[in-house]
Amino acid sequence: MLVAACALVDRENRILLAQRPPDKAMAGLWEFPGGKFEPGETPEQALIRELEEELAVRTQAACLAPLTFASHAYADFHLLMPLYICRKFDGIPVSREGQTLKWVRARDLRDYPMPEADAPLVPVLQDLL
Ligand SMILES: Nc1nc2c([nH]c(=O)n2[C@H]2C[C@H](O)[C@@H](COP(=O)(O)OP(=O)(O)OP(=O)(O)O)O2)c(=O)[nH]1
Repeated sequence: MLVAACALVDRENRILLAQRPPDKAMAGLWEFPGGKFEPGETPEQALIRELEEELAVRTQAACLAPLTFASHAYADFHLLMPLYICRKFDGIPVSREGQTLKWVRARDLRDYPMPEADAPLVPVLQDLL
């Protein structure tokens, strides 16, 4: 499974996390906004679409910098997930799909349980921010 994800970073260097809703797999865990690619989409196009759909945030490919990626074998699928970082975006993120949103400091990321695949991403963000 290919998923594009994004660390949206605000002016205070906080990262936006979204809590997965109760009706989905990995319910209650905190994730980076993003989602699966649709056929024919580039990762950047998928992310720009997902940020608009999920958060009403608008950005562009030039504002999405590749940061790192996750490669993780879940019991029923393998996840390959590029993680971008984005500091330049329009709009204040709002929850359009019922997810709880939270701006979190890099040093506090460990307080928010995340999907297993995300564990190696946390130190990368902590080193950067
Ligand atoms: N967006 C996002 N997905 C993640 C992260 N970590 C992680 O393991 N995932 C997994 C959870 C899902 O299996 C998949 C993301 O798929 P998705 O958001 O498009 O779809 P979903 O499972 O929420 O459900 P659906 O839209 O297909 O109904 O990637 C993360 O940090 N951000």
